[in-house]
Amino acid sequence: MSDASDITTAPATAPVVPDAAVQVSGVDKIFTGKKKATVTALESIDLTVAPGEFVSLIGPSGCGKSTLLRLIADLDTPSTGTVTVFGKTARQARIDQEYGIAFQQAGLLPWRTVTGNIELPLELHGVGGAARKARVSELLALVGLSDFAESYPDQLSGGMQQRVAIARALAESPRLLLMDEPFGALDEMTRERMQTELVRITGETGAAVVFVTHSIPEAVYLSNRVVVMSPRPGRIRDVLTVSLGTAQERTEELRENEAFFENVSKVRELLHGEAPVGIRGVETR
Ligand SMILES: Nc1ncnc2c1ncn2[C@@H]1O[C@H](COP(=O)(O)OP(=O)(O)OP(=O)(O)O)[C@@H](O)[C@H]1O
Repeated sequence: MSDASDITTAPATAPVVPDAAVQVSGVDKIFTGKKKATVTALESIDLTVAPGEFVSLIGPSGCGKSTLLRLIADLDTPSTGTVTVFGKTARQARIDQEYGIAFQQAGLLPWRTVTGNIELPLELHGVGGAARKARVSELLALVGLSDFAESYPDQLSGGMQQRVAIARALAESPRLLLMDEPFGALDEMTRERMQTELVRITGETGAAVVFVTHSIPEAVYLSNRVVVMSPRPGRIRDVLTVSLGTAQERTEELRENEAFFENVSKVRELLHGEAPVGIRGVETR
């Protein structure tokens, strides 16, 4: 376990890793709205995520967190610059299913059972029945839902639905997970449980994660690095390396640990850089 002296800030661009999970280089994103008015959502974004690394994006509402995640997922394209995922263009990585996605709404199909939802990506990619059954059974165990295989989404709590969504995102054993506030709609206790589960799951699978959140403690608890963004135009203000140990060491007790609080304070200070109090859209709890 580390102490507060491990808190360091690092340049936004990590050393170039040839097999980086994500490499964002010189990216701007400009939206053109009505009457040709433009919004510079992102400016000069450089970010590298290493394989197996957990990176959170945090910043005030409108600073471009979701836009950055959408560019990585090839749900939109940069105005300038490049995005690569495991050395492939974002488009090719999407075609090759290099990542799983989970958003704030679980987005489950209500007419399919838990099993039916989790196996959907496997079905779409022609995985045979027996292999699907075996994989779903592994995933159900991983997210602690083995007893709910035949339940329907409306028979599950919000936290259980999110676990199904995470299992679905993990179905094809992606090396990368892209998550946009996946726990934002959950109550605080469930949210903390889900965070603990996500740390355990990513520790077990070795997947890299890019995770958008409004919660400073959530970002600190989960991450190897926290990327702090500033708005208008959305830029990377700073990157905090969080040295709170391996996934196995990130237990519930960590939340009461002094080093944890030190890191929370540090992120808060970085966020408040220019505005001392009350940044809209960032939770300090
Ligand atoms: N499709 C779009 N067309 C025009 N402007 C957009 C579009 N998508 C996002 N924007 C603008 O880009 C900026 C960044 O939006 P984005 O949703 O990425 O921010 P965010 O940091 O994820 O916000 P929040 O924390 O509130 O979810 C905002 O000013 C937003 O209005």
